[in-house]
Amino acid sequence: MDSVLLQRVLNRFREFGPEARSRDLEGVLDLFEGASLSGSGESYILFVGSSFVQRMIEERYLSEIILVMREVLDNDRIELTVEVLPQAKTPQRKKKAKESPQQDKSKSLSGVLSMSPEQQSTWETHLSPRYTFSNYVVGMCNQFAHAAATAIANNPSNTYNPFYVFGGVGLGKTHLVSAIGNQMKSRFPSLKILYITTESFLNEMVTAIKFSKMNEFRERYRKIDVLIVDDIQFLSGKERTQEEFFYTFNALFENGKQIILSSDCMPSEIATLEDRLKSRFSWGLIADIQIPDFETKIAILRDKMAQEGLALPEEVVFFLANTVKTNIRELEGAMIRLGAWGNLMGRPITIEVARKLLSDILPTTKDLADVERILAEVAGYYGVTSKDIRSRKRTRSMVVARHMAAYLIRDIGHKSYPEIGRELGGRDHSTIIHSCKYIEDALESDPQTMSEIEQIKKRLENRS
Ligand SMILES: Nc1ncnc2c1ncn2[C@@H]1O[C@H](COP(=O)(O)OP(=O)(O)OP(=O)(O)O)[C@@H](O)[C@H]1O
Repeated sequence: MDSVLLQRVLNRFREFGPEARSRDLEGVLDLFEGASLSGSGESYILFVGSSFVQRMIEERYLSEIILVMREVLDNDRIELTVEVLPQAKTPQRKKKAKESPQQDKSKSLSGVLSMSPEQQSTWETHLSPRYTFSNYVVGMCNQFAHAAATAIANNPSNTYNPFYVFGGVGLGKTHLVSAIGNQMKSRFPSLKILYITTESFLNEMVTAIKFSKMNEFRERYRKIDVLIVDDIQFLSGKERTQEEFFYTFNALFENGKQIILSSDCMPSEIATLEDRLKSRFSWGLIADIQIPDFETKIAILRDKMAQEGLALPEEVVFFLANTVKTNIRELEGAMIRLGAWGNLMGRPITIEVARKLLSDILPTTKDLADVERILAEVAGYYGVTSKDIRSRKRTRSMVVARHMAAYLIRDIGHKSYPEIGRELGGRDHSTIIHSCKYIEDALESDPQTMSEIEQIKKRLENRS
């Protein structure tokens, strides 16, 4: 067993993995307690303590751990599987036959590039089959995006091209764009559809450069009929990848191929994205996904419980929908955690039990008060409302108030970037970093900003 390697991987994962995906770091690292790593060369096995932990890691973190291991070992071919330690195996849950979204996200073209021609003859979409329109719950928050998505799925490249869908963390962007791909795949089986995350696109490109396979890389992308790129905001600051993506985009667009992009913000809000890409991303249709309302969250929970074969009492379902404010992935994670506890302990799940088990994600009253107070004060100062700050609206006063709220929640509330992102309507941590930087820059160049901060802080002090 290689405990030194596991420690190195976890240390790197600590810096790179969950923070980058805006997840609760300590909760994630707990999963690896007692884990051990075995293997050599390019093939490793991570042994964990239970099938529940195995499934959580497989579904949520495997792709990131593989990326970290590849980086730590400087080998792009490293493969990792997760298994339950033989003595810890329990018959609680069968391993899912389907692939998880995270596994799909990790699939890489470098693997494809290195395949033999016979292996390449079957087109790999890298789509997760579990994301379909049939299990996508539609509410006010995503009605428009869903309608556009189904129109595109039924009539690719003739409807809206590119299709750009954006929304906060964990609000269903991957699900929706994958559902388009899956529907196209079943309606038009001959289409060459490719789903890829921006991170994977970057990794493929780096691998292709490293092994002098850029021609194959380009050739492969030019053959695609439908290109789905997830998390396109990660192009931010990656000049070489932006350039390559620009040529790919143009080649496909000019040949009438469908391009579908997802992001956590509008094209114009992606920091350091070249203008020519910003404008291209805005050529077709842009649709946003908003935070789900209470009823939509209930409907999603009921749907997921049916899929997972879980039964939670109605009041616990309501409690979950009330407690988890924005992120649907978190909502789902909380539901699975409660369901697993019920299965393992064979005891009923009450609200009290739920409160205890989910204490790490429940906001304390003090937290809420602090953030709400800061938001209310900032909103009042700039003549907008807290709701405006959390919304996607972009009038000048709302944008300034949003930047200032992010800065002060960090400065006074000592929250992390991902936490602030969650508080401010489910925004990605990179957007919050950008907001804080905006105020920090203004502090250096404009004395007015300092005076505004002082006035808002004074008002806060006066009220407490
Ligand atoms: N409307 C919905 N109906 C059913 N499930 C949903 C819906 N929206 C989100 N989900 C579920 O929530 C989870 C997170 O969704 P997804 O990964 O698509 O979010 P995302 O917006 O792409 O997240 P990220 O910002 O981290 O990339 C998935 O399991 C997905 O199935």
